[in-house]
Amino acid sequence: MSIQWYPGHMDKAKKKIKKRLNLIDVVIELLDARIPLSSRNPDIDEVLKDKKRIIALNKKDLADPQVTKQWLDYFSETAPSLAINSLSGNNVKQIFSLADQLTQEEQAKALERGRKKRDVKLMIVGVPNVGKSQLINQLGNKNKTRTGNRPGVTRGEQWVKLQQGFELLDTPGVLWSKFNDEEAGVRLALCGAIKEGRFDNELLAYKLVQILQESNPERLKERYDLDHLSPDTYQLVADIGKKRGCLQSGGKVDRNRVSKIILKEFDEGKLGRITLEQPPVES
Ligand SMILES: Nc1nc2c(ncn2[C@@H]2O[C@H](COP(=O)(O)OP(=O)(O)OP(=O)(O)O)[C@@H](O)[C@H]2O)c(=O)[nH]1
Repeated sequence: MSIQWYPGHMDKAKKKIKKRLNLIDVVIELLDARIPLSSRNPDIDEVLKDKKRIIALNKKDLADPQVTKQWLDYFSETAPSLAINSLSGNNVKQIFSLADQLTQEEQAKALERGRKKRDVKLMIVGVPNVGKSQLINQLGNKNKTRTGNRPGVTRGEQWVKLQQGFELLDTPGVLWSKFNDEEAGVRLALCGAIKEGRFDNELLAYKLVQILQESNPERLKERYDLDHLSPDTYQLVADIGKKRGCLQSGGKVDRNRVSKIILKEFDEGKLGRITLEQPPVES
């Protein structure tokens, strides 16, 4: 199934990012550690060109740590990469050291020419719900010290003064992911990057259970107290529904209710640390 959803405003958003780039020293490309590939905009290289970049895999607390390591190896060929948790702040400050390394050469040259060391300007880009606002808060220590009246490119944008000679544009660049197949769309929806309503909850929960049947069967059994996992996903969702008391009158399973429970538990990490995509295997 081919899904068309890349309307005009998404192209406008891309143009907006391009326009801001000449004010920026380092872009933080924020990806969801559970779906690093699907949460990536495929045009990102064309948008950022040779702009210095850090790739940050956010929500590392929700992703499988082993797979996250593999993804970091994979991305390190493109740019310095790290995994972070923007909710707790874990590893977030490491972004400063990476940005510092990336800009050292320019800073040294500027000093040689007798210029003062200037603040390194950062900007975050990423798909909806990946944690951009949360990261802005963490980097700014939740203390949004504005740098006075110096605007960004558009009205309402401001630079936030961060620690150690860094400034951050307080308006992140939103880049949507493009996807051509239903599976990638489902993964994005499971991770909250596509508005609710585009995919039906029952379909999403079904797909998630199908993935977990393959990858984490023991976790499913344990979480839902199941002695046996039905190989039939439709039946398995019903079994989970029964265990969770999601029954309608007449004893029929309320599929909508159980689906919502499964999706919420995934979102909160209660099903364990699950990565939905593996890095491509080099041939
Ligand atoms: N578990 C976990 N949740 C996170 C993390 N970072 C952000 N979140 C949650 O993810 C959700 C989205 O975070 P936001 O910071 O609003 O994401 P955003 O990219 O600014 O979202 P948009 O405004 O839709 O573009 C919120 O519920 C956050 O609490 C993280 O590292 N771990």
